[in-house]
Amino acid sequence: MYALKQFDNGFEYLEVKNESAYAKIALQGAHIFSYKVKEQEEFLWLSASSKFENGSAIRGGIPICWPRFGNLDDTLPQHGFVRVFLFELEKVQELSLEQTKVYLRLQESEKSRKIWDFKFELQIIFTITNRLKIEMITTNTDTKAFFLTQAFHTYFQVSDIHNIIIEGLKGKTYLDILDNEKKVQKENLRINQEVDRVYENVSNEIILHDLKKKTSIKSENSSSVIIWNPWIDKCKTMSAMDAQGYKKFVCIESANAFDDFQIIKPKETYSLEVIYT
Ligand SMILES: O=P(O)(O)OC[C@H]1O[C@@H](O)[C@H](O)[C@@H](O)[C@@H]1O
Repeated sequence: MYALKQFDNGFEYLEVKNESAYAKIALQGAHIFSYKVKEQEEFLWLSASSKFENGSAIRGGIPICWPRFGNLDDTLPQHGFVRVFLFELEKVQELSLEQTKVYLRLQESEKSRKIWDFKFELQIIFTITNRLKIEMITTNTDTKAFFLTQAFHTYFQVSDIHNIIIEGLKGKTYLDILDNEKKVQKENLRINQEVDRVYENVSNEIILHDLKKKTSIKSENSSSVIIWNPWIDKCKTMSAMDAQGYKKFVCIESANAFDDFQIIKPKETYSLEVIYT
């Protein structure tokens, strides 16, 4: 079953229910903000103070960062512009009782060309079953090549930030955004302070351990992973963020970021994919 719904202010989202899972996907930003496998807890963290309003980005869930990750390009907003653009719901396929596929699409418009002067098509495809698969498919429909960095900025809900261990990054080099230095990850990662890092050459599986729960993160066509938690002080200053929010989430972002940028030539398509189990 699925239904297009809206909040009182007209903010639209798609609700999907099947025998395996339940999900809510906002048309703004092709932003999934709830995903729950049957008999399991909510998978995504969502800030209680996040507004569902056209024009403001949702804090939590899985923001789509496109055509930029981060703020290195001062001609574009941080994490690109599509977080606040309305996607078109192309189609929904109920493939079986347990599996639903949702296709959302954004094409260039006068509004997007004022921000970023390229013609493109961006398709976000969600496969909702007892695992969550998301594809981010970029097509260059212009006559000139463009530079692309992008990410699934996933906020995983955790029991408590002190309980988690992130496995799969040991031995990897990362850029520490907090002091702009390159470092090497010596152990599996635990978080007990502000963390903002871009790990390089990661194409292996990442596992998020939270007490007895294990979440597997597998991506295709991505070799960069961002780990982010704003911790106490930054949390207080961020928009739509609960002051105590940092305790309840970690962002593990499958990306093409920093040195893992892509050049997309005219007529070329590039597909970034992630599967959470
Ligand atoms: O507040 P935003 O734009 O959603 O960004 C949140 C964070 O996103 C992370 O991906 C970045 O590495 C951080 O530097 C940034 O603070």
